[in-house]
Formats: sequence, C-alpha cells, structure tokens
Amino acid sequence: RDLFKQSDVEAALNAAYDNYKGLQEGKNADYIPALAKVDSKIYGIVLVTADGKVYTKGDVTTEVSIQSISKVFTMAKVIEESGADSIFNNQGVDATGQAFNSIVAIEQNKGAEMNAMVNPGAITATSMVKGETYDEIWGKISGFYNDFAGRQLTVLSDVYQSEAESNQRNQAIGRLMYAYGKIKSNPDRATDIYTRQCSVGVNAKDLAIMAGTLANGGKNPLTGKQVVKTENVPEILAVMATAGLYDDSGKWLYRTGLPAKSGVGGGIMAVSPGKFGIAVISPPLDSAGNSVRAQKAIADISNALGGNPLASKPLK
Ligand SMILES: NC(=O)CC[C@H](N)C(=O)O
Repeated sequence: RDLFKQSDVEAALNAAYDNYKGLQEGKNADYIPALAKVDSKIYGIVLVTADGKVYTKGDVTTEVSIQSISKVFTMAKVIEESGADSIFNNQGVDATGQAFNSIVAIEQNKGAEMNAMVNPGAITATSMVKGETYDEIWGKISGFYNDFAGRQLTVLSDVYQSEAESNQRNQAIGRLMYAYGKIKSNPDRATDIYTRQCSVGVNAKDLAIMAGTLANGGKNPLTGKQVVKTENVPEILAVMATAGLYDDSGKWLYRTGLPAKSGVGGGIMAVSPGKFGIAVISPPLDSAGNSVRAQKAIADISNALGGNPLASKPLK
C-alpha cells in the first residue's frame, strides 16, 4: 500500500502552486551579485515520498545554487566521519538567534553555540571534513551530495566566481572561528570550499530527493543507496529544526513542525520523517533570507497531508 493517495498529493501541490503563483512579496538576494540576476519567476514544487513516489508541479528542471541548504549535507558528512558528538562538542548545536552571517553572534559566544546551519558553524563543519588536500576534501563533499541527489551535480561557476569575489565577510567569519580554535587549520581553504559547496546547482527535484533521503532513514528512496547511517538522521534533523530557517526557525516550526533548510538561492527543503521530503524553489526572499513562496507552499502542502511530526491523536 502506498504511503499517500496520489490524488491527495496532487491536489495539495496544485492548490499551493496556484495560491502563491501570483504572490509578489520578497526579492532575490543581491549581496552575491550573481544571485540578483536569477529569474525571480522560477517556481517549482516537488514532493518525494519515503516509498519513492515523485510528485512535481511547475518548474522542476531549472537549477539554482543550493547555497545554505548545502550546510545540511556537509554537516551530515562530518557526523558520518566523526560521530554526532563532533559537532556537538566543537561548534555546538544551539541557535544563535542572529542573522546567518552574524559576527556579533560569534563574539558573544566566543565561537561556541554556532549551529552548523549558520555560516560560522557551517564553515567550521566544512573545515572538519577529513582530507589532506583541497581536491580530496571537495571530492568527498561533492560525491556525498551526488549520492543524496541520485545524480551528478555540478558547480554553477558564475555563482562561485561571483561569491568568491565578494565573500570577504565569510572570510572574516572563517578566520574568527580559527581564532577561537573551532577551525583547527586552513580557515581560508575552508571558506573557499564552503563557497564552492554553496554554488552547486540543484533543481527542485534534486532538493526533494535529498530531503526524501533524510525522510527515509538516510536511504535514497529512488536509488536505494544508504547514504547516511539511519542512526545519524535524528541529529541531522534536530540541527535543521533548531536553525534551518535561521532566526525565523521558531516561527517555521510553530507553523509546520518540520525540520527544514533554506538557502539564499531561493530553495527550501523540508523533511517529514518516515513520510516525505519536499522542496520548493522560488528566488524572492523575505528579510530573514527565506523564500516567501517556498515557506507558504511547503506549510500548506505538509499540513494538508498530515506531515507535522509534532502532531498526534489521542489513542481513544
Ligand atoms: N543563507 C545562505 O544561503 C547563505 C549562503 C551564502 N553562500 C553565504 O555564505 O552567504
């Protein structure tokens, strides 16, 4: 028996797509010059059930840069390699309550309590991936992303170039995390690999399959490959739930209960454990840096399908 009725999922996707297609709120990120040029009208929704059914609506083929959503997968790699305590004991797992690239947050906590879903904790996570050379580390990170997506992803070189030329703030964040001893060596290399990971191109279907892998105990529901150990999935989702939508994560959790992650490229992916992964791409962002349409569409669809993992019914 399928986890969901096909007509229920289709109706939920259609309704959300139509309801928010005309919404004009938000604007593309522009602090990375290449992102300002991305077509604001891209709008696609994909839901992948834990039993491997794929539902699509709108533009599900155009790629945008994955940006901060990459933080989930690099952190997952560190947890796979070094255990769940590694990030807990180094950058910590608490929310900063500040913008994703806040330097004040680092200073307040001397580099601790830097959830890996915001830049200081994420650049630190990238620095923790084991390997001798840039190429070796990058090969491991990109190969891991490919396993989540079930296909070979590529770096959008215009986005990488643009961010590499304008990421002085992230370079400062990397060096500050090095100064506080959270990054052990090569902070500039970590920031550059982080910039590259943020430039990986994904479409809405890729992101939904990646989320679907986390919804299915770490096993890609389309390729059947066990990408992360099942035992590591709850910790990955916990970090997402705490800070996946930065300092709007509380509002998001209140509305949906879903661990999720957004990126300034306009994507959001969310995970309903044991049920589905869902992703929406729509570049215009709100002031916290989260896609306006993606938040609304995912919340509606998940609520229509009973996706909130915090909800229960009395037994009798
Ligand atoms: N929130 C994001 O998506 C930020 C990612 C972006 N590459 C940055 O570091 O600024």
